[in-house]
Formats: sequence, structure tokens, C-alpha cells
Amino acid sequence: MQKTQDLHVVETRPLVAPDLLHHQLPISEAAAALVAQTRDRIRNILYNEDRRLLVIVGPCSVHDVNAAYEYGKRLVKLRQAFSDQLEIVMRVYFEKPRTSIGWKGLINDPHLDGSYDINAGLGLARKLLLDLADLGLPAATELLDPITPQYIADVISWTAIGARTTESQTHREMASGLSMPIGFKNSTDGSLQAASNAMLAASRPHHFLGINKSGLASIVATTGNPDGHLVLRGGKQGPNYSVQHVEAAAQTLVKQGLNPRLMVDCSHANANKDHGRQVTVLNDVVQQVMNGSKHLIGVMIESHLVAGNQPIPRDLQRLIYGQSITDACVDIDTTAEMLQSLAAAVGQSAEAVG
Ligand SMILES: C[C@@H](OP(=O)(O)O)C(=O)O
Ligand SMILES: [Mn+2]
Repeated sequence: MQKTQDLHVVETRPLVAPDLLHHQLPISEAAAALVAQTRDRIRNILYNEDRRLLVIVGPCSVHDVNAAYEYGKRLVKLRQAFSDQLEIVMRVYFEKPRTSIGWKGLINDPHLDGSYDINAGLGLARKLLLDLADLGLPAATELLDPITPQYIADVISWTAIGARTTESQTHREMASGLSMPIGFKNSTDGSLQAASNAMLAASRPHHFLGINKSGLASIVATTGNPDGHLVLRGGKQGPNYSVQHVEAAAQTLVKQGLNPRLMVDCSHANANKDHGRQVTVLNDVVQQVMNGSKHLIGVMIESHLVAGNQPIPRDLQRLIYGQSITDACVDIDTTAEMLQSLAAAVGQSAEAVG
């Protein structure tokens, strides 16, 4: 018989079932309460019932859980310090969408050596989220592989659908069943259309192929997720964080019957891949907040213990501890200054409103 399938499949290995991972690494009462409370606070900010700003801040990607946890211990202090003005949630990104090829994140290749020990990656990811939650620090991530949510989404307070997947029906279907607010990035070419279409699509019920908590292939039926919003992250045509861009994006969303409240990503094409420019973007957002912007719900900042980024060295011992191996980040001290100025702007604009 002519073989007509799996001609390009080398092997398939058993994957831990979601139920088993949850059993091995259960979420605590306190962590579940933190996640639920954070999601509600984000919704209140999204719907202008809380005048604070949402800040999604942390490394572009997690490759070293110890460094990420150490970063989290620094960040949770800033979360507490600025809690009256900011809802600070740590970026804890385990899945990386590559423009072409490259390391795809801690879940896909946790040992950074092409061994693709995905069962270990899922365990490391879930344990880090639980450890950060036990610190009192809620987490945000980008959900990329459509079955990942079954393993970690119960510990996630906010999710991004990235610039490369906002147009994907698979990710819009996945988003329609997620339990947390979702930020849809504009496309890498800068267009907002895919993100606004995604917000609409994700808000509706869907049926699609997935897995259940036992890991069995299943038909998933969802209600739709109404808590989507736009994230301006710049594009090929350049940055899109200015007050003019924010205003134009809000008008577009209103015309399409969508929530005109949006987030500015200070990094990516808004910083033109220069991590130092994140401060410039943040300062512009601070000005918009002080001028009483009605459209901004918050910002995203890429930040780590050490500024910049590094390629993955052949000898992993040469990795610089606490520095990103994907997009360049600002360091935690610069981040503290950025958060201070954003918090001051929120405080001042609240006084102005009275
Ligand atoms: C993947 C990247 O975001 P974007 O989808 O905007 O490139 C990021 O958040 O690290
Ligand atoms: Mn990044």
C-alpha cells in the first residue's frame, strides 16, 4: 500500500496530560484568588471603572526560571509600592513566535539544546507561575500553541495574542474560550484591521478542535470572550504610540463597535528594537495620561534584571544571568524609574479630575 501520511513526521512522543500536570502542580487557594482578583481589576480598568493603569512588564521571554523568579521578587515590591496608581502584572512568556526560525521558548526547548523536552518545559512553566503567584505577583503571557492553555491558563491573569497570530482563526477560536482579558497586538505591518477583526471574532462562540483536561482530542465549544482590547506595538511603517495614533485607533474601534480603550507596547516596533527607546515611548504615554487621555488602559514594557539581550551561546555556561535571549529589555532599575513616572502621571491626572 502506498504510504500517504506522516511522510515528514519523525516520531510522536507521549505528552503529559493537563490533569496530571495540574495534579502534580496544583494551584493554591491563594493563587487562584490572586488570579481571579487580578482579572477583575484588569476588566475594571478596561471598562473605565478603575482609573489606574495596567502595566504588563517583564522579560521578552523566560529561559532561566531562577532569574525570572529573582526578577519577580524585585517586581512584586514595585507592584506593592505603586498599587494605588498601577496594576502591575509580570510578563512571563514561555512561547515565542519567530519571524522565521529560532528558539521557540521554555516550553518548546527548556534546556536550550534542541532536545525539545516539552514535558519538562510545561512543568517548569507551571511551577514558575505558581511560585510567582505565591509571591503575590500575577502573570501575563502570550498563548501561542492552542493546547498550552490547558496546562497553564488557570494561573494567567492576562494574555496577548501576538502580532503574528492576531490574524489566525486558530488563535481567535482559542481566545474565545480563554478566561482572562486579552490584548490583541496590531499586525507587524502596522495595520489595525486584523486586531479589530480578532477582537470581534474572539467575542463570539466557536467550535473547534482541541484537547480536554485528560489530553483527549476533543471538540471544544466556547461562549466567546468579551474582554479583548487592542495593543499598539508599532509596525513596518514605524511607531504608533503617539497621541495622534492612539486617537485614530480609538476612532477606528468606535466605528467598528469595539472598545476604544487600548494599551501601548513600549517595545517591539514602537522602540524600533532599541530597548533604550522604551523610555521615550513611556514618557510620551506619561504626557498623554497627564493630558487626560481617555483611551489608554496601560502599557507593556520589556524588562529584565540586566539591560539588552544576548544570542544563545554554544556553551550555555557563558549565558549572562538575567539578560534576555530574545528581544532586548530595559533593566529593572530603569523599569522602576519608568513605573515611578507613570504612577505620578496617574496620580496627577486623578487629582485633575477630582
Ligand atoms: C512576540 C512579541 O510581541 P509581538 O507579537 O508584538 O511581536 C513579544 O511580546 O515578545
Ligand atoms: Mn519581545
